Amino acid sequence: MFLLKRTLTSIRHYSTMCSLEDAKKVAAFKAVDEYVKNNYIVGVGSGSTVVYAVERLAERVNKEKLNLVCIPTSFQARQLIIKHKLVLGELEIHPQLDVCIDGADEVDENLTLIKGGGGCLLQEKIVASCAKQLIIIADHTKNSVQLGDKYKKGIPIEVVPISYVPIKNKIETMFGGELVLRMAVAKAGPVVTDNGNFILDWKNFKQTKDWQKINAEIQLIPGVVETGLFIGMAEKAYFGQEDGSVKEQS
Ligand SMILES: O=C(CO)[C@H](O)[C@H](O)COP(=O)(O)O
Repeated sequence: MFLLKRTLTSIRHYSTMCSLEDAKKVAAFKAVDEYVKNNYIVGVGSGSTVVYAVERLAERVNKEKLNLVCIPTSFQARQLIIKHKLVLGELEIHPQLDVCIDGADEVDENLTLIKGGGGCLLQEKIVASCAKQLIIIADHTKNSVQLGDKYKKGIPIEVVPISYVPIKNKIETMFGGELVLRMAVAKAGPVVTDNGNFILDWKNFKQTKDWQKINAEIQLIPGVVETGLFIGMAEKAYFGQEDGSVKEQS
């Protein structure tokens, strides 16, 4: 009897748990519903969570007849905008955005982010820097106290191809850890970004509260194009939870 009760409880518990995809979706939908208004210029981030945000943008444009212009942060984002028949814009015409909605690989307690798991960090940072508000959407696995607590693939750093070995050596000497050239999966050789650069993933870095200083020092190394550290940029993060609710952090 006791065993049967325990089994029933765990079945009930399981049935109320959401998949990671559901968690991404509820976060994305809530962010789009709360932050996107008529006549907005909207930055569209990259990654698997943003797919749901674009789905919701398209639903709202169709139902509410919203007039939006969408600025992509990557080739993927551009394709999503086109696929959903949203209005595609560019920074040359719309250098000021009302809001940018993007995913993240990790979000710490200060809303400092690791981004670039999908290799789109440079354009993501440019577009976010032009937006009045950067809103992050993610599942609960991205929500941590300190960077590196949860995301183990490292901090992405986009570099000019000829400089990857000197940059790797310099950062390892200056700050420790290990920088690994990101390799492509369906192509021989390294990942080449949308901007024709390489990505070094900085793994096993020391945890710190001083990301601002470290980031500034890394950005000064010749050949570094941009880092995946987004410091003081995000206004709010929405994390979809296992129970279908959404946790907000600001
Ligand atoms: O920074 C990114 C791409 O460069 C993505 O936002 C980040 O990797 C999160 O992606 P996902 O939503 O698939 O977890």
